[in-house]
Amino acid sequence: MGATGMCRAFYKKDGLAALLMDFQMANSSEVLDALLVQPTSTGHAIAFNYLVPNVKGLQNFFHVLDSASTKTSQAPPSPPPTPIESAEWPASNTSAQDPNAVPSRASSDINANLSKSNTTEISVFAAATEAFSKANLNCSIAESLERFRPILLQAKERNIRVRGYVSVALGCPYEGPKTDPRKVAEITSSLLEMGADEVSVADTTGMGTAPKTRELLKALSAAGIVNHDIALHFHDTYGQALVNTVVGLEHGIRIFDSSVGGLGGCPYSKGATGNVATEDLVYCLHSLGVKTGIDTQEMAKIGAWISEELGKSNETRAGKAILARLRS
Ligand SMILES: CC(C)(COP(=O)([O-])OP(=O)([O-])OC[C@H]1O[C@@H](n2cnc3c(N)ncnc32)[C@H](O)[C@@H]1OP(=O)([O-])[O-])[C@@H](O)C(=O)NCCC(=O)NCCSC(=O)C[C@@](C)(O)CC(=O)[O-]
Repeated sequence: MGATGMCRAFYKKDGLAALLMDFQMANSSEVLDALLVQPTSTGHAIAFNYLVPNVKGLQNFFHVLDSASTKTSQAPPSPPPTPIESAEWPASNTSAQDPNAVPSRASSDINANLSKSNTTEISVFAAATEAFSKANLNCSIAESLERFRPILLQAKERNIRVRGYVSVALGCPYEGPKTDPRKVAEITSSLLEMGADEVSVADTTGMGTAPKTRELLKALSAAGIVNHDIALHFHDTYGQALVNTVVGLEHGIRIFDSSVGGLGGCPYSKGATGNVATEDLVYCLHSLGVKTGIDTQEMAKIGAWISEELGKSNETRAGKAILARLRS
C-alpha cells in the first residue's frame, strides 16, 4: 500500500473496480478525483481512505476535494445509486455445516441499506521504531508526530475523519521483532490526543505472534486506550494474522484491516506480504459466529478477479477453496 488512495471496503464488479486497474498507473490525487466525480453505487457506504504523509499531502487532498466538488456542482445530478435488483442471494437453507453460507434476505431489506453517501477520510502514519520512521517518512518519530499536529487540526476544521496508523507495532524490518509495546501505546495515545478518530495498530512485517499480540493489547489497555479507538492491521507474512485476529477479538477489538486477495504490502518493509486476505478473515469470523453481512462467495469471486486483473497471485486460502467448491 503506497501513497495511493486506499479503499477500506470490498469492491463490486463495476465502475469502481475498473478504476482499480488505474491504481497501478494513477497517483492518489487522480484516484480520489475519479472516486469523487464518478461515485460508484455499491449499495453500501464506502469510506475512501487517503494516505497523507505531511501537510503538502493534505493540501493535495483538499485541492482534489475542492476541485471535485466544483466539477460535481456543475455536472448534471447523478442518478440515485442503483438498488440491487432482487439480488440472487444464496438460498435461505443455510447449511449448518457451512457457517459461511449467507442466508437469503428480502431485496427490500438490501435496498433499505443502500448507501447514503460514501465518505472520504485521511490517514496519517507514524512508526513505532526510529529506523522505520526514517525509512518511511524520512524523519524521526517525534518529528512525524509534530508534522501530524497541523494536519489533524486542519482536517478537523473541515470535519474530515482521520485515521492514525502505528506501523511496525509487532516487529520492525530494521530493528527486529521486539518492538516495545509501551512505545506503541505512547504513540497511539499521542495520535488519539491530537484528534485521530481511531488508530490502526499495524503489524507491518507480520512478525506478530499470539503472545506478542496479547502483550501489546495489554500495554494499550494499561495506557488507558479504549478498545473502540483501536483497529488491528495484520500482514500475513508468517501466516499468523488470523490467530492474532482471534487474540484481538478476545481482547475486545472489533475493527480489523484486510485486503481482498491479500493484496498490498508496504514498500518500506522488504518481503512484507499484503494484509491478511479479506476472504480468510471473513471466513474465520463467520466460523466464530460473527455476523459480517459479507457474502463470502461474492468476496471470493472479486478476489480472484482483481488479482488476475492486477497480475498478482491470489493469496487467499479460503477464497480459493470456496471457488473450487463452486466450480466442482
Ligand atoms: C513524507 C515524504 C514526502 C518525505 O520525504 P522528503 O524527501 O523528506 O520530503 P521533502 O519535503 O524533502 O520533499 C522532497 C520532494 O517530495 C515532494 N513532496 C513532499 N511531500 C509530498 C507529498 N505529500 N506529495 C507529493 N510530493 C511531495 C516535495 O515537493 C519535494 O519535491 P521536489 O521539490 O524535490 O521536486 C516521503 O518520506 C514519503 O512520501 N513518505 C511516504 C511513503 C509511503 O507512501 N509509504 C507507504 C505508506 S503505507 C504504510 O506506511 C503502511 C501502513 C501505515 O499503511 C500500515 C502498515 O504499517 O502496515
